[in-house]
Amino acid sequence: MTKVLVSDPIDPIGIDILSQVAQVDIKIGLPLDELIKIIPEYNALMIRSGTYVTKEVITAGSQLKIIGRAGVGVDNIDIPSATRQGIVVVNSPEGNTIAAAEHTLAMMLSLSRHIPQANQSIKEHRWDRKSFIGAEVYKKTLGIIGLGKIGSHVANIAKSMGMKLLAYDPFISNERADQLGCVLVELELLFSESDYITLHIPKTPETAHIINKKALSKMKSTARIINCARGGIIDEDALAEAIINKKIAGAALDVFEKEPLSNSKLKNLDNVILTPHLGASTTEAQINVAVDVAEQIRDVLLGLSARTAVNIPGLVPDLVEKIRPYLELAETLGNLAGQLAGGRIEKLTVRLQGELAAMQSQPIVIASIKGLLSQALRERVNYVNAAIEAKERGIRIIETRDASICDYAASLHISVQGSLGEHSVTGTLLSDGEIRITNVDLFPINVPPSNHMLFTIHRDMPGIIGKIGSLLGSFNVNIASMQVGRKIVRGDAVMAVSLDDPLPDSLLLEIMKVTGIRDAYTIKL
Ligand SMILES: NC(=O)c1ccc[n+]([C@@H]2O[C@H](COP(=O)([O-])OP(=O)(O)OC[C@H]3O[C@@H](n4cnc5c(N)ncnc54)[C@H](O)[C@@H]3O)[C@@H](O)[C@H]2O)c1
Ligand SMILES: O=C(O)CC[C@@H](O)C(=O)O
Repeated sequence: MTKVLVSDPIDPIGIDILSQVAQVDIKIGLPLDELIKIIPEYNALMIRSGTYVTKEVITAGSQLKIIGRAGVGVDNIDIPSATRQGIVVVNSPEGNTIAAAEHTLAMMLSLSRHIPQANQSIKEHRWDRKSFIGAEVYKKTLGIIGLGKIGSHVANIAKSMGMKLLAYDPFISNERADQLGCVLVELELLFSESDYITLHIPKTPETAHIINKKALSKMKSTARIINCARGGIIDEDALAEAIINKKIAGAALDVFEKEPLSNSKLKNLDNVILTPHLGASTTEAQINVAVDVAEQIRDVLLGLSARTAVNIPGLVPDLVEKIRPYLELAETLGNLAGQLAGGRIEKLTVRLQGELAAMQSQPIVIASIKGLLSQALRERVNYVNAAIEAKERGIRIIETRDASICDYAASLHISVQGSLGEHSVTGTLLSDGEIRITNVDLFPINVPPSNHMLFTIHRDMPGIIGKIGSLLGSFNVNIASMQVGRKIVRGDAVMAVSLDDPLPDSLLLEIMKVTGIRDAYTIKL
């Protein structure tokens, strides 16, 4: 029975989707040791930001195929460990963009109009109007750090409120910033010019404590900071000191270095607004992320691919459908070439030919590696860990393209160099999506792959095909189809035989003894 563990609160619609294919256990707030104890039973884990999926959890999760993060940030998952173990990690990159952007704007306006403090005062039976004189955001400067999905949506709304926009994001072009009405500037200038500073970046070694004592010292004394991105990108102690010493005017924080926030000076400061990581907490966003991630978990458990896997390089959602048939072609050819080469594999060369040369190559290369390693590693190799497994085995991967090769509209050529020699195969897809092997060791053929195959390299001479046919018959191995390809008459040729039954090793030895046979290979695809 396939089992999914849901360890954070997820919208029920996600649970319904998972229940279509698995037994779903919902266990919220598990201590780490308890999670480690029960995770070996599960094939999938679905979380939000409350569960820390550490290396220990992943190592214990020997049956895990997929970890789904119902949200954007995957910093609570040890991705390298998951990748190493071949576990797909998926998220919902867009499901909560609007929610997080709107929370940011709510925080900015709450800061400028003291809404939480005024609300508190009236509930404490005071009618105090003079303590809560606010500031307009109109014509003020908003500095946006990180102009990705959430930063862009914040920019759009802030612009319509009449704010001037500065942005810092080293990975965004001037054109994109222009479109959003933002002026790209260096951090120093953003710090010194902004009335409000909002952060929309992931937490990485580069962004950790990007707002620190030095950065705070450059800001206006009227500046206010909003962080609805990730804890740890602000040095919380330095921020508290800056507010206490009136170096800046205030801050609104939704995320914290350590969550839940326990003892913190920030809790005692009037001009600090704190929310408990609520950026994504809208009904709409929770439905979006639950559906997004549950559907991907369901698909992966059914053996299909994930749309937004964060640890399968290059497999972006729009590409998956278009490229899927070629992934199967690449896997088949990688597997075939690997078996022909045998021995210790040293180098894999993948050449995208004809129209395929224009496609994104990375997933095709990974599929070829997966095929290549599948005989040795079986189900332990997948799209997630194939590249690492190849690297660890010292296999050199070379990728080339040649749009001018157009025997077929699009084809893939794979050659494998191993300790026993070099072999190459080419294949294409027919209009109905069927795979055809069109070339083996540069001999032209045209055969579909099948579970059991025999390939021979032999001298093109009368009688040889008959002898192989008789030998197969004498071992009761049934031939499904047979094709011979040659470059010159009576030179060398290749024979590809599809078989209904596995070919015993003893039969292969008999085939090798036939006069004119140079090499023979049994292949399982
Ligand atoms: N509070 C919440 O509940 C909540 C909800 C959703 C997302 N988030 C967080 O918000 C953040 C932004 O999410 P997003 O969906 O916009 O992500 P995104 O990937 O679309 O955008 C991130 C942007 O940060 C930029 N960036 C990366 N490193 C940078 C650096 N060193 N300096 C400046 N810019 C840098 C990238 O170029 C990118 O444009 C993430 O940390 C995400 O986890 C929080
Ligand atoms: O799970 C949540 O509510 C937070 C999600 C948010 O931090 C994210 O990165 O998507």
